[in-house]
Amino acid sequence: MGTIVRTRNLVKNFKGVEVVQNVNMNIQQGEIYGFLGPNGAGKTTVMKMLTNLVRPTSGEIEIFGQPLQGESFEVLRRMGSIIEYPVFYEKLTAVENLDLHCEYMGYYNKQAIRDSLDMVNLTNVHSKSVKDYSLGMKQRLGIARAILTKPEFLILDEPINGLDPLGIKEMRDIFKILSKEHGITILISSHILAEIEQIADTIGVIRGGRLLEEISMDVIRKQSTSYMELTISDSRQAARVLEHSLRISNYKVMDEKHIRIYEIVDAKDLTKRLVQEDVSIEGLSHYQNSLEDHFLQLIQGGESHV
Ligand SMILES: Nc1ncnc2c1ncn2[C@@H]1O[C@H](COP(=O)(O)OP(=O)(O)OP(=O)(O)O)[C@@H](O)[C@H]1O
Repeated sequence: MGTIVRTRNLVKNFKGVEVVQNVNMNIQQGEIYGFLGPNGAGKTTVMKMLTNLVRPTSGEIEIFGQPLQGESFEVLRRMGSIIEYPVFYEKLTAVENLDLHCEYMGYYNKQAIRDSLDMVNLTNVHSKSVKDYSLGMKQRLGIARAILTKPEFLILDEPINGLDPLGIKEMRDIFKILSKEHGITILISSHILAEIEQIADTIGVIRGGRLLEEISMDVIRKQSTSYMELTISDSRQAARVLEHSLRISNYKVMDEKHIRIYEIVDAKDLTKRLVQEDVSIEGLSHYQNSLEDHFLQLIQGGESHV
C-alpha cells in the first residue's frame, strides 16, 4: 500500500496568524483517515490546501506521489471533495444538478450519474428539487457529486455535522462501501470522536493548527487497557502476596497505598488472600482506559466533544 497524501511542514498564515503549523500528515492508500479536532483547529484550511483552494504559506504537499502545484489538474481530477457545505442549484433536481456538474467537469456520463446516486441511496427523487431535500439528502447528493468522476481519493469536510442518528448511520455505511468495496481512500473531518472512531483506520488529531498525533486505530485499541486498582494498607506487603501467593506478575505499585493489576484475576480470591496475609483492603475498582480518555488527554479540553 502506498501513501496517497504526504504533507511536509505545511504552514498557513492568515494575516500573520499561523492557523496551520508544520503539519506532517500521511494518508495511506485505501484507508479512511479521520481528521479530528475542535472547531477552528485548522481542518478545513488543511483540506482546502489539499484541493488547491488555498495556497500554503510554506511546506509541501504530495498527492499520488506528485507535488501539488498550481497546475496539478491531473492530480485534482483523481480527487473528489466536499469542503464546507455542498452548494447546489436549489430549484433543480438531483439529476439536473449532476448533469450540470458533469458538463462543467467535461465528463458527461449518464451512467455515472445513476451509479453515484445509487451508491448514496438517492433513488426515487426524480422530480424533487434540491430545495425540498433534508440536510442528510443534501449531504448524500454532495457525496454523489464528489464521486461522479470516480475519484481515487475523497475529501469530506464534516459530512456528518447536523445529521440525525439515522442519517449518521446511513453516511457511515456509505463511507464503508466507498472505502471497502470501491477502494477509495477517504479523508473525513469531524469534531466528534464518536463519529470518527467507528469508521476510521487512522486518526489524525489537530488542535490549534498542530497535528498532535497520527495513529492507527489498531494501535489505539491495543493501547487502551483495563486494570484493577487496589487501595491497601501496605502496597509493599500486598505486592509480595501478589507475586508469591497469587503468581500475579503484571502489576504496578503506584504508591504506598495503591497497586494496579493489569491481568485478569478473580477479585474474591485476591481479597481473601490479601486479608489472610494481613493486608487490609480499603478499596478495589475496575478502570477502562478508553479511547475517549486517550484523546481527551491529548487535547486536554475536558469535554467529550473534542
Ligand atoms: N480566509 C481566512 N482568513 C482569515 N482567517 C481564516 C480564514 N480561513 C480560516 N481562518 C481561521 O483559521 C482558523 C482555522 O480555521 P478552519 O476553518 O481551518 O478550522 P476547522 O478546524 O475546519 O474548524 P471548523 O470546523 O469550525 O471549520 C480559524 O481560526 C479561522 O478563523
